[in-house]
Amino acid sequence: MAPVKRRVFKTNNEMAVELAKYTADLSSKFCKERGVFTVVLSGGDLIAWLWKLLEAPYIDSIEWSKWHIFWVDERVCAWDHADSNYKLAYDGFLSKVPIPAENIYAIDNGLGAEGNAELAAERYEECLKQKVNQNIIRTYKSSGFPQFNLQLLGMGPDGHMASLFPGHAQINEKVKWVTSITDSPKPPSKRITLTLPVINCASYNVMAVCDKEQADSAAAALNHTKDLPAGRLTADVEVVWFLDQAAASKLPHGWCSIL
Ligand SMILES: O=C1O[C@H](COP(=O)(O)O)[C@@H](O)[C@H](O)[C@H]1O
Repeated sequence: MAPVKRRVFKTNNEMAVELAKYTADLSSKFCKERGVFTVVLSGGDLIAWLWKLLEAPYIDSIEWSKWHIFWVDERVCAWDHADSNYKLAYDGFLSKVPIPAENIYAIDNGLGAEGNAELAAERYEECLKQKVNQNIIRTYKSSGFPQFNLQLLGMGPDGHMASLFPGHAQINEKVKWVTSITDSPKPPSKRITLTLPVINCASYNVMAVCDKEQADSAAAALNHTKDLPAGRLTADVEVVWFLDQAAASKLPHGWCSIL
């Protein structure tokens, strides 16, 4: 299990600059080693913090054609609905970078399945299996779980990550790659999410948190004083929390030296 690292920045803009550098460095490493870079996006504020990747030097130097984009979670709604994590990522990031359309694997939002979140989760698991067979996604050691190169994650004020919520059974799923929830405490209630074993198999996991609303849960998750989904985040190689000063404000003294 990779040790959990923390990087604290004065502002979310400073955080975004370092997040872009971190992502670009991993992109060159994986594009060189594997010829592809598999990236998992979340919804929420994270997408807005990818702005620096849309600017020089990254917009022209990243090998975008080698990127393959997946989602950690999605809400059951139309892809053009304001709740859709696909729409959020498309409008704020994907429409501005030259990633080939065929390398973008949106989660079936369940509408085609008449709003059936469970069926949509099964379909996404099938999609991931296909990408494993095509050698786009690697599998993790002997477990057979898919191993993404980099996941860019966020945490809600209640400590949820992806659509894994505190006290809900989905957090304990051990077999499925993708699961669903129909009573999410945060609307919309029907959602599809990668499971914890899959999330934790990623080579690199970034948890980006920038708001004072998240400060209590960030401290509880990092200090393990509460069993929060975000507190269970690990990775194969490296897990790093990127926090701004506000989100880090409740961390124990000495844990939040500003970078
Ligand atoms: O509902 C969701 O919330 C989390 C956290 O979002 P944030 O806006 O508080 O950062 C997000 O990571 C997830 O993808 C989304 O579906």
